[in-house]
Amino acid sequence: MATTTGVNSDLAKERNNSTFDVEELSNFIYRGPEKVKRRRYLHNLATKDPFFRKFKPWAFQTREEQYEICLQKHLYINKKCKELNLTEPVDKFFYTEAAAPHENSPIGLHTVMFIPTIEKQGTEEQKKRWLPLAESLKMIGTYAQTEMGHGTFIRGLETTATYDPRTREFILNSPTITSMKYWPGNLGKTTNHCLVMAQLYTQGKNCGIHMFMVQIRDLETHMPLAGIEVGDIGPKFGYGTNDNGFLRLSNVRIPRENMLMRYSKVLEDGTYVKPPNAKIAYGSMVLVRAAIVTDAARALAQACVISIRYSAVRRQTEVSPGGEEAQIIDYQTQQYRLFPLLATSYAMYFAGRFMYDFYLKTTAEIEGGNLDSMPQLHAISAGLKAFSSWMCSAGVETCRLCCGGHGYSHASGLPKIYIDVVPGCTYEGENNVMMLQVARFLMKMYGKLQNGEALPTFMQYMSTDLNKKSCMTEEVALNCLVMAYEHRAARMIRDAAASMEKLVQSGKSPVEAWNGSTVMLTWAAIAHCHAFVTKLFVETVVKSRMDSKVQSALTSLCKLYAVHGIVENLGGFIQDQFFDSKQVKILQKKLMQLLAEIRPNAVAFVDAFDYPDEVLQSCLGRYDGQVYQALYDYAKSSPMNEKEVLDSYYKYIKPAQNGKYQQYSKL
Ligand SMILES: CCCCCCCC/C=C\CCCCCCCCCCCCCCCC(=O)SCCNC(=O)CCNC(=O)[C@H](O)C(C)(C)COP(=O)(O)OP(=O)(O)OC[C@H]1O[C@@H](n2cnc3c(N)ncnc32)[C@H](O)[C@@H]1OP(=O)(O)O
Ligand SMILES: Cc1cc2nc3c(=O)[nH]c(=O)nc-3n(C[C@H](O)[C@H](O)[C@H](O)COP(=O)(O)OP(=O)(O)OC[C@H]3O[C@@H](n4cnc5c(N)ncnc54)[C@H](O)[C@@H]3O)c2cc1C
Repeated sequence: MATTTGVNSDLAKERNNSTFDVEELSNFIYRGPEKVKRRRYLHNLATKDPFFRKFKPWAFQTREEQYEICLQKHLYINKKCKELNLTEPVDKFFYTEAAAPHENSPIGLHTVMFIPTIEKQGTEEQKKRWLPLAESLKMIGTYAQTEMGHGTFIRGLETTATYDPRTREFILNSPTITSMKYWPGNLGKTTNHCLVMAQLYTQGKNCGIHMFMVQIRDLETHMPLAGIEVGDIGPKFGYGTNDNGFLRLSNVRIPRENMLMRYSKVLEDGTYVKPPNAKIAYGSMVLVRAAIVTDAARALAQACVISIRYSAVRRQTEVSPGGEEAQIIDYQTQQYRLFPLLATSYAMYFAGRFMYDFYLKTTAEIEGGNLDSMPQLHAISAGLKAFSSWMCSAGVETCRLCCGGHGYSHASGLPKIYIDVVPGCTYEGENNVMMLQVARFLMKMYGKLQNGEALPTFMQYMSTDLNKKSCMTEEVALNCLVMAYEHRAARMIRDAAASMEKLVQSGKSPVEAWNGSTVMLTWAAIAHCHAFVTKLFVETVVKSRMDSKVQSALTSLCKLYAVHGIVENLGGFIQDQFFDSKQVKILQKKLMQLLAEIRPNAVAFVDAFDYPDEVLQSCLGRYDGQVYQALYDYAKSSPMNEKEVLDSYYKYIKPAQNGKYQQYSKL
């Protein structure tokens, strides 16, 4: 019988049975005890602040309330960050994730893209002019790039900015319905400015897409300015807290100084000055792609906390007649669905950590004038963004399904996590398109390999001998696993290149050959990302200093990640007989062994993520495991239960019971 107070006894047992100290693992995940302490301090500041607790739960709010409440929370977060002098992005991130978990900010784009774009693409003078206004929220802005007709193909954007040398102004126009800006976050009702991506025309020539600062609303009345039509695009799959918007521009004049001119310029007479690399204007997208990796990992980690704790508490079905019902976590099928996701959440966390460091290092080089690493940064960020958002979105959904009926309720917290993470597959570059960008890079690398040119370190695996067979033995060594992933990726890259070559030889143009090979190219890009993430996970557990018990447990988890990925994608690993059937059996057996090995540590692994209940906002994922009382309290708090008999009973049910349907004929 489950108790209704204290920690659920099954969960308490799980915690006693783990083989390592949870605190040691938290220290490793968050890069040391001091950082764990700091993170807890920031979480506490938010979760203990009565301001955030005064609102009704998100799932009981109307769309308008979702927007309004979330806006209040984020403006308060903004104020508190200033008061508390939280200037580091990591500090703001931890404070915010606890203050408004999975509630997308109505001023989020202002922080995540508007300010960074000014910082990175603006001249010193522009930064001086706009940043203080943006910091004080006098200017609230967004990143308005996508149009109704074009999101992916940004060179095809239709919005125009035509330079008029007589007045030294740009004239902005949305010439067609499809050219209307559509989707930008916070655009509909919140922002008074936006950075508009538009085709620049000067001296009668099109110079490609560039960024322009456009004021769209009056700073006092907040009314749209002349020539501006702006509004909210309506309800979506999620993101109800966010006023994604539309914007139509009709002959809107802005001063020449409003074009972001750090790299490209239009001189007073209309002369155009090119940037050192046209893609430098895509920098803000790269920043957000890099951030999405950590964001996706966090979503899957939280979903794993909820579903694994719940699986330890939930009992269902007598295993032997008349016996005790088993904890559902003891069913091998439950373990097979959840533990690889647990492993994936760690893999993605480490990938996010890597991505963040790599982004900072490479952008520092770019800022210093060295653009050599831009293609690598683009390929890695596009690939990891797509791979992580795909894996984590699908993983969150599986976690939800693993919670049975209760997973379908907002009480589980899982639907909210899902609708927050899944747009990451679309925004900031649709995932298939991002994978094709990776493939483009891989094909270039393949060309270099053919020409005997040097490859960057992370691509050197491509020169592997594809006739070699796997070194896998019963031990299932980590290095053999990494080699398997690299072998598969190298072969798929070669096969995609061969497919293109064959099409060209058959008389197709290079573009046709590319289009005729995009499925194979995407396979190759995914295989490359899978190899990259696996290798990173292996290197993290093998090379990092950590407590030995933690290392041993984490090694099993890492092995599970790698073995499961092979077993689930077996075709790609045996296509060229890299593994023989004996080795396949070894891997399948190992997979089952690893599930059993991880079983005693499953709860400890999720506890180590150290998410307080206030952040999880889940009746099923509570630290104390008192899920049933929590579900009952949640149901009782539903506004549907405020009245014993609803008005609709008198209005509709009762008359129907009496055979009266007149009210419908009025419609
Ligand atoms: C362990 C845990 C620790 C925890 C620590 C926590 C710390 C965290 C701290 C901070 C984290 C903060 C987290 C915050 C979380 C926030 C996340 C979520 C925020 C959500 C906000 C939502 C925002 C959504 C906004 C948007 O969607 S904006 C719109 C985005 N749009 C797109 O992305 C469009 C996609 N399309 C394109 O990018 C391009 O059109 C294209 C597909 C790339 C093609 O471009 P184009 O046509 O110009 O290319 P081509 O002419 O064909 O040329 C291709 C060549 O160009 C090169 N290229 C392309 N792009 C780039 C680039 N960006 N950089 C460099 N080079 C580029 C390409 O490689 C080709 O080169 P070539 O040599 O082959 O020719
Ligand atoms: C929640 C949310 C927030 C957003 N916020 C912003 C924002 O703040 N600012 C902003 O500017 N935009 C924003 N967007 C827009 C977003 O960036 C775009 O939706 C995204 O870039 C995808 O473009 P699209 O919608 O045009 O998709 P499409 O390109 O029309 O994609 C449709 C399908 O076509 C396929 N496809 C397209 N091109 C190719 C190709 N070349 N090769 C193969 N397949 C292809 C895709 O894979 C996809 O399956 C947001 C979107 C969402 C959902």
